[in-house]
Amino acid sequence: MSVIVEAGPAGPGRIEDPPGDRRYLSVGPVDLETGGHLPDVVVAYESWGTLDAERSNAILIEHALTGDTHVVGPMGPGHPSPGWWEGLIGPGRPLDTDRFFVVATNVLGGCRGTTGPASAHPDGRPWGGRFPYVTTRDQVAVEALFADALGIDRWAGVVGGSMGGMRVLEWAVAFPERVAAAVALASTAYATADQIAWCHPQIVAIESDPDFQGGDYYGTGRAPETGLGIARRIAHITYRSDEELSGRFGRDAQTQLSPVGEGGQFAVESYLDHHAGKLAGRFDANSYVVLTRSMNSHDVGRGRGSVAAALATVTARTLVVAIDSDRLYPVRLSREIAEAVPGARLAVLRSPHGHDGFLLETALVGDLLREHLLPSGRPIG
Ligand SMILES: CC(=O)SCCNC(=O)CCNC(=O)[C@H](O)C(C)(C)COP(=O)(O)OP(=O)(O)OC[C@H]1O[C@@H](n2cnc3c(N)ncnc32)[C@H](O)[C@@H]1OP(=O)(O)O
Ligand SMILES: N[C@@H](CCO)C(=O)O
Repeated sequence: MSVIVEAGPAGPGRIEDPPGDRRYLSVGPVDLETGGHLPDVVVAYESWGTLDAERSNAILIEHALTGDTHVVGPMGPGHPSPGWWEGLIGPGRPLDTDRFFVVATNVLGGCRGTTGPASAHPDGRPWGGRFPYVTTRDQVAVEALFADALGIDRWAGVVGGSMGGMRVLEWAVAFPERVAAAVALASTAYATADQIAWCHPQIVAIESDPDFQGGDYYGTGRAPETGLGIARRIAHITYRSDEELSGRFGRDAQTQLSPVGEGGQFAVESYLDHHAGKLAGRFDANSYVVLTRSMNSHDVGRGRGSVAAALATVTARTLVVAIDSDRLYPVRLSREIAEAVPGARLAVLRSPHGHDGFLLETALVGDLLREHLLPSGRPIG
């Protein structure tokens, strides 16, 4: 099995290690929205900058589906990839560590240190297929416990894209008094039927892989890498635009053989295969399923009257960022958020990269973050 899964240690950790390194904090037992119970949740995180005496300069970065705490920084032990928002954190950077304490947590259910399916169940074996259903609200509830443990009553900003943007919005709705500024990129206030539909064959691909073994594949020497790879191929198409894929690959052949000849392969097929293999080598299939289901659960309006009613309670200075070529989280979903949140602003980025534009257009994203997160930023209303 080549999947790299890091399950964090049990027990408390504190902000005492070198900046940028992953650390762990136990937030204790957590009761989940749909009735599950996790007896001891550990949150993995990285941080940059210094928390001020008032604990008022903290910015929380929320990663997307297969991201993690490594927002910036080189590859290295525990970091199979360089930072996914390289250049955005540091002195004088858009997330300016001369001013802000920037912290990124790994999401509940993930596979980079926070409690997830690969973590130990109280019986000592991995949770595996027993890992409970977690919702976006559960994930944010855990992050609120994490903030409590750090003594952060109110975030100067909560920022994230895609699945991370879901948590940003849930934070702003569930804890309006705890979020001064919010930035949700390429995201939505609720998972749409189209998004849930795209997720469905991905989950089926993983769960029908014979190596999935009901989710209890840890230690068997087999993992559902084929299913996870199929899921990534499907997902990756939705993350990029027709314009980009068609312009970049056209009808090019990958191999010497013609794409229409026997054994030939289109370049775009090879590209998807490459991304499938990369993800299968760095991500846990159980986490992929758990997190995909958590995205499907996302609906800030559930039990709160309606999506619009929930968003109307937000008091954070809110910036909503959409990518004009995003076919998975189309601009209309960001517009819905901006129209419902009091005083919110909508920025639509022009990019050929589709949904992944929030990861790739770092210069544009950085400018927006720099401007919006200044404490003197535009007040709501
Ligand atoms: C720490 C961790 O575990 S992960 C943290 C980082 N990752 C994340 O957070 C997830 C978010 N990232 C992603 O989803 C994506 O990887 C992105 C958005 C970063 C990819 O963006 P891009 O830079 O545009 O990469 P792109 O889609 O062009 O793919 C480039 C890769 O495809 C390969 N490629 C390009 N064309 C082809 C082809 N025809 N055949 C095969 N491979 C190809 C390139 O060689 C390159 O390989 P490499 O990444 O192994 O160097
Ligand atoms: N490329 C992103 C897409 C999800 O928003 C990821 O893998 O996390």
